[in-house]
Amino acid sequence: MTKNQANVVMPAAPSTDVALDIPRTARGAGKGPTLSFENLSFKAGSREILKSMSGVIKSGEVVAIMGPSGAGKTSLLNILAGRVASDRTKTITGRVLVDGHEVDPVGFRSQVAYVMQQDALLPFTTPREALRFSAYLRRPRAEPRASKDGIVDEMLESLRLSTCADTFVGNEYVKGLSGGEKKRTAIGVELVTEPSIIFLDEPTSGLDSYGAHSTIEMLKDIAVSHARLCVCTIHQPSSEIFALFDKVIFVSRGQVAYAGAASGLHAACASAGMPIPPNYNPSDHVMYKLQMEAQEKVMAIREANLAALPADERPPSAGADGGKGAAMRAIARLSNNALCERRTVQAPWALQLWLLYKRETLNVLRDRGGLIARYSIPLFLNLLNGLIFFRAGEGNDIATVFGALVQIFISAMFGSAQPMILAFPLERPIFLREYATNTYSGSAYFLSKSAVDLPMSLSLALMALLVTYWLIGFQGSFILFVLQYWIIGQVSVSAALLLGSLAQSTEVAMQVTPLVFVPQLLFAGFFIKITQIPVWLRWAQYLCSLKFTLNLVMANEFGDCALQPTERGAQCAFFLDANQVQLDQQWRDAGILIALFVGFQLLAYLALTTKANGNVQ
Ligand SMILES: Nc1ncnc2c1ncn2[C@@H]1O[C@H](COP(=O)(O)OP(=O)(O)OP(=O)(O)O)[C@@H](O)[C@H]1O
Repeated sequence: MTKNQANVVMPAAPSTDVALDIPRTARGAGKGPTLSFENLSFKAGSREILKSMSGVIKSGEVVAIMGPSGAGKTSLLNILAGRVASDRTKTITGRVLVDGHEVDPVGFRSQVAYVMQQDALLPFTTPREALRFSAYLRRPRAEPRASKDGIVDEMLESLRLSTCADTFVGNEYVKGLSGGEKKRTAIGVELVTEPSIIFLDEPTSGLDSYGAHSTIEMLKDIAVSHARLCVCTIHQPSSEIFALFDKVIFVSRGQVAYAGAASGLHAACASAGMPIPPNYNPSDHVMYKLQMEAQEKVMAIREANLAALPADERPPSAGADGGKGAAMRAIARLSNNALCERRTVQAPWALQLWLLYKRETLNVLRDRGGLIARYSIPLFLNLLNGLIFFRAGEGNDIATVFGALVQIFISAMFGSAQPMILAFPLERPIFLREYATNTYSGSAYFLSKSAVDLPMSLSLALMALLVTYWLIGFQGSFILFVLQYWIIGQVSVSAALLLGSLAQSTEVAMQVTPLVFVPQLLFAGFFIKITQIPVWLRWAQYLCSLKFTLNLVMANEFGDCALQPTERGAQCAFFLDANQVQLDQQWRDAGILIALFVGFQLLAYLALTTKANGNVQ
């Protein structure tokens, strides 16, 4: 690959400070930022993960953070990128500076680019759509759409994505982009905002040697030709990739073992008595030494390098207390700096809602397999129910009608929740990334999801009842059954959304699902009357949508029948009584269901936005 092939055409950062919102006078006209960190420490509980780290990264540089597994590379990157904040369990101290001005990384994280290790992209979106979504929502409001489209096209060209610009990203079921194309798309989504500072967590993981080399070469082009600075973590770079880095930071057991020019590593290692053998990969040699040698010996590499550092890159004097104590200040307390102002969401709320709605709709409709499963499984199950309980509603055997109703509405509850439980944990990192970068507001995101899901679940309810209502011969109102099927589906989807918001992965969400849905059967009233459940446990019934839906369903099917002076009427009255259904409490039951829907949605909103506002990892 020639240099020209990898050359990335990025428009210069506009004077309106689209990039990092730092006054041009502070930054120096035409010059990119310098990022430095001084005496940075990170404690989780009593464990010291990072110890008094210092380093300087200048614009135009591509810097690799390397070190053994567990050394603290990701922690350092995440702190610099504002993805980890101090809280009850974590303490971060030290200083992060941009052009000599102290900043709060959490405050300015919406102004820097952060490319996560896993490519958090929707499977049924294309690179062009992903970049446009980012550009429309994150570039300045006043910029015309045609200009944003132009920048996206340039970016696709530069990232060598033009040939696959309209191919789906794909997932394990649908073949889409290659690993390298996915990675370049994830990088493009961030670069389209023209950030001055770019953080990347393992940008070469999962790529072959050519893909890894061209990715780093591309970053180097961006850094050099557009005065950006790129910081990435990386595992085992080849000698060719290592040679592309301007600077390297080796981390050993939470301390900086070397921070300086990649070219200076040979001299520092030689001075420390650990020369790099000729024709040997320098990073492999240092990584080996970091793991095999005692920490004091390893730190000799750093000491050997200190004298070679330019004056403006020397770490601040640690002071008599070893750099701890008075010299350190809690970062959280430094947020009153003008440079730390969080960039607000650029696009108007209506545009956020519209673009999110459009993206969600396309992703649902394009997922043919998911869509077919979502409709065909309830269709099959309801057809089965209809055939098994065929004409049961027209006879006097009310126990069988009751059985049919319970079966249909339990299926509705589980069937509605399952797609959300499977899909949402995969979408969660995408929300966290986009919300953390102020791409849109949480309210627009939640409303757009509901706007897509509500009509879909209504059509599912209609389909299910069209099949079962006449096959079974129910006597209650068809419309009310459809609405009841719809509302239990919606409450279940909201509960699943909450589970998906809290769970880190689909597996965890699946494992805790029975904990949320199985107790619903116990509180529904047909295994045991609520009045027979211990008093101190009865409150839990108010979290169970199945119970209140069945109250409404039974009132609909048996309410009129119970008034008739016939054997059928007596049976209807018996079932209403046995399940403690009060016909005059239907508005209360409906109100509880609506409250559950709203409550679960709000909790999911809070869980996600709290996570996004705090630590985004
Ligand atoms: N929030 C946290 N709470 C507790 N321990 C943490 C936390 N964050 C990181 N650690 C611990 O700090 C150490 C360094 O973690 P980090 O992820 O930074 O390592 P790393 O060098 O990136 O490793 P790897 O290459 O394996 O990803 C690990 O032992 C990790 O378990």
